[in-house]
Amino acid sequence: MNSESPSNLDPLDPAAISTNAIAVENLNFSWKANQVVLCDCSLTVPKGEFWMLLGTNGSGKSTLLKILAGLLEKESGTVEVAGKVGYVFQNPDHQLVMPTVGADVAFGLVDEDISYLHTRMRVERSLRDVGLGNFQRRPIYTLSGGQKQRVALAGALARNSEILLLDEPTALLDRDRQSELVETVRKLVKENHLTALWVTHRLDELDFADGAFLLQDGKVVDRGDPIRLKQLLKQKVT
Ligand SMILES: Nc1ncnc2c1ncn2[C@@H]1O[C@H](COP(=O)(O)OP(=O)(O)OP(=O)(O)O)[C@@H](O)[C@H]1O
Repeated sequence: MNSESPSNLDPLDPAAISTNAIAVENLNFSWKANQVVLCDCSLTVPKGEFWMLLGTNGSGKSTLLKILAGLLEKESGTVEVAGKVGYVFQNPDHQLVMPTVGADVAFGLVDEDISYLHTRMRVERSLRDVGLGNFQRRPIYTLSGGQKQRVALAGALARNSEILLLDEPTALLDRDRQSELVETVRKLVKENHLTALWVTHRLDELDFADGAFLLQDGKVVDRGDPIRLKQLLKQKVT
């Protein structure tokens, strides 16, 4: 990232809010008294970009994503999320609730005021977009982990989510399925002008990112060029 990147704008600057899908400033959160999970955490993710979030176990990555998704209340700070959020969990078995692929994706649309035909069109489109065009009638229990993650992703796309929050979506996948999923998400982000924030521990995934954040003790301690961060973190573990 160069110094003129939109991500380097002050997140409280109105210009930043219009160019960023996510703008977080001085966010604080703790689960219990005398514990700090997120501490003056600040970050911005530009619209239309695919950013990754790295950090050691317990550094606050999942907590941050849950606050961005509105699943948790922040304690203090500013959180701006400019668009509809879709969330993909690490374990798709915690997310998929219906017996078949098509029914599961359609289930996410029950709150939307759209016709049966429109629902079917959205389900078909989103399954096609994740490479599962022929899977509508397949029982969920017959799917691989990678296919289940794609169904979860299709659910987010069917709801016309503009911002995808993905919490270690490849943690349970083998290397081939991992590459397929990260490539699919990058393609979807770029083709549909979505924004994604992807939590990972796998450094090779940084090759697909537009930028990355490093979270440490609940604070963003480094951000920017994903390849620079990849080299930096590789040196730390070797
Ligand atoms: N539901 C919860 N109740 C109480 N404490 C929690 C809860 N969820 C997380 N924590 C604590 O908050 C801290 C941050 O957890 P979080 O899951 O956000 O970290 P993380 O960076 O996503 O870790 P990992 O890489 O292991 O998934 C940890 O100390 C964790 O034990």
